Amino acid sequence: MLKVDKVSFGYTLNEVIKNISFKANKGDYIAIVGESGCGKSTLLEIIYGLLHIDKGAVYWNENKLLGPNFYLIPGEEFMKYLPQDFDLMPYITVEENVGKNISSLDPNKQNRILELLKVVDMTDFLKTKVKNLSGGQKQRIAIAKVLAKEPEVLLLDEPFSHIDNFRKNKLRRSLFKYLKSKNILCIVATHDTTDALSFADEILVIRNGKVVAQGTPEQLYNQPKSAYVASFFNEINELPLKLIDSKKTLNKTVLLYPNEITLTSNSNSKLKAKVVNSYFKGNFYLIEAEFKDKTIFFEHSTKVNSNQEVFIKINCN
Ligand SMILES: Nc1ncnc2c1ncn2[C@@H]1O[C@H](COP(=O)(O)OP(=O)(O)OP(=O)(O)O)[C@@H](O)[C@H]1O
Repeated sequence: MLKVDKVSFGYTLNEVIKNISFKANKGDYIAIVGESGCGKSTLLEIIYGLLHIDKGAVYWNENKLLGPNFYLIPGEEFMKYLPQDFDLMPYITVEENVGKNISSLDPNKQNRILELLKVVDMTDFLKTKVKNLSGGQKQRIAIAKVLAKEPEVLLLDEPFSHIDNFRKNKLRRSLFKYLKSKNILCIVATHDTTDALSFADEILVIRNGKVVAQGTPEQLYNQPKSAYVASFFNEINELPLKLIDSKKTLNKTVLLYPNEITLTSNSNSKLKAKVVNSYFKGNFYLIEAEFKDKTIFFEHSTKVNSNQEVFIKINCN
């Protein structure tokens, strides 16, 4: 088990990681999400042992990890870390790059290289020099390379940022299935909603260096603690309760996803909005509208003309 215990860290006197604690088991996939600059990469680097911490500690199976002041070459042996600027050797082939992390004495070396290239769908590029690959192809080889040593813990920073949408879903399915089958704990810093929502066992939401929410994707999506948490998953409407129910006097706000607001033909509805724009989303349109001096978003099956006045209904408890 990995235990991050009350860890704080600052590059300067200002702390950018503030008292973070969480636990994760072998085979888990933990997604770390949050706005740019909130501390995701820093947290991965602390766990891997690249940054020295004075406050708190990281444990692996009850053993305290010693950090960069102890090792000549920082980074724990049983972990692999893939930073955003993945580094590969450009003048050697894909096969040689991935093979660098597999012992030459391993009789199964060639099969392992092929198995890993299959996970990232790059078997056709075995003999290609890395310098001749595209950015997305390089990223897939970098993923295969960090898997080659069979780490117990894998730390990935934005692992699919260069991968096109045509391939991303297939790659995600293939990679996370492989990691589960090998019982590898994987911690991913990501801006991508699908990475977290559809695949993670647990999500940690970070803001200004602090964990502001933690739970399964279902828990965080269905009961978001704040607009910040909900806005990672979707557009979010944060509306004063008084605006949607005049009987309510409390100074409370409600969080509504766009699918919790619908159009109604009932002109008795007191909830009148004026459409600003319709955005095609494939199987629905996301409608932007003005509602009592606020901008709201809701879903509708067809496009609605700009400036049209409409009545809306709230579909939540
Ligand atoms: N080497 C460094 N020296 C000083 N400050 C740093 C250094 N690296 C990061 N920071 C600062 O620490 C804070 C956290 O940065 P970090 O890279 O961890 O954020 P992030 O959540 O990973 O961002 P992004 O999503 O943009 O990659 C930021 O304010 C950043 O400017």
